[in-house]
Amino acid sequence: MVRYAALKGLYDLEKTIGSGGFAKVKLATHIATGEKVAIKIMDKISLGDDLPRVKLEVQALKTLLHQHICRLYQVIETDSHYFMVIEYCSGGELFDHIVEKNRLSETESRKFFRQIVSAVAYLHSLGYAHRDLKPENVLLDREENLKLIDFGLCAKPKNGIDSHLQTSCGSPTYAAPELILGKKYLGSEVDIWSMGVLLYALLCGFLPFDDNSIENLYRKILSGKYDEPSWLSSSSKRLIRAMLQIDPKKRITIQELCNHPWITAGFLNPVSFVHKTNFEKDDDVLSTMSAICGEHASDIWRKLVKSDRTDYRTATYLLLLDRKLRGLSLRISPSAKSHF
Ligand SMILES: O=C(Nc1ccc2c(c1)CCNCC2)c1ccc(-c2cn[nH]c2)cc1OCc1ccccc1
Repeated sequence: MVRYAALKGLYDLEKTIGSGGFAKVKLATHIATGEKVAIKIMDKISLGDDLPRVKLEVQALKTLLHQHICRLYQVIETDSHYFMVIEYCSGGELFDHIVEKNRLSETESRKFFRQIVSAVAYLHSLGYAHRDLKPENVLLDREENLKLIDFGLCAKPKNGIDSHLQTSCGSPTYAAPELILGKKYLGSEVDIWSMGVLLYALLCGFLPFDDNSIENLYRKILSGKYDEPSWLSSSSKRLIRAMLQIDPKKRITIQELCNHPWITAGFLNPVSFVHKTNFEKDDDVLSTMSAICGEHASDIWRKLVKSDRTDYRTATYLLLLDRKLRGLSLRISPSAKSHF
């Protein structure tokens, strides 16, 4: 087991659960609270000119606090590595969940899709676009709640969400026509297209546009033509059609999506457009921390809010808050005292 000095006393590393291009994801235990976390480890050498993506992802995740966006607890940077301590999503990828069930029922698809719409509506309300929405970037936590991950490509155009982007990114299978044509595009509009592909995958168990040859794949995407299997209800067909519009100006907007009849069917209310980004102050958590480090709860809170929210104290606060929300006891192991 490789020992990383930077994690000593803070996290106990366990097995590797995933490895992508320039990152590997290991399970770990946050020593102070005993809570499970995932640590995304990136070595700066192999990151190369992708380094700015990490900074972009950290910047975005620090700002984004939402129940369906995977939470960043701590960032540790050494000369050679970045460690991103992230929320534990033991349900694995939504993609695997769909594959093992062949396809999801309309009710289950709606439960998941409302959570995706809620996360993306929140992103867009803060001027962000994800730009790489695909089933692999949607994880499930232990309660099968959905968590969006991988904000390495997300963009926050300087003059707001309605300004045009140009860089082509993300995977072609989920990419909107305007993106693969290299046209100027709006992040919000390409996210809607990718969510249309996601909804189709949930309801059908396969992708609307797929081909081994990239030219055929592009041709299919640009045609906007896809099969509509017999089991699709007319309401779901209408919604998918509204999202997979070739012309981005004809595509449904995120606001219309939140209120769409298919989205609200069986639910009391439309998907909410939240701006909740601030920390919730919790006195039980603060007094648990105060008992260990001897500082007053009010001082701990003041420092937390002022900090850049990616240190061990922040991780401890957020993980204790998670434990409280799950009705578990609040405890901190004394061995962590020196790391506060
Ligand atoms: O907690 C994460 N994953 C994760 C944790 C536990 C388990 C599984 C998966 C499934 C495999 N069986 C063991 C249980 C986990 C959290 C965050 C991120 C993450 C956030 N931004 N970037 C990456 C990635 C994560 O994983 C990647 C993964 C690995 C195997 C499959 C599915 C997903």
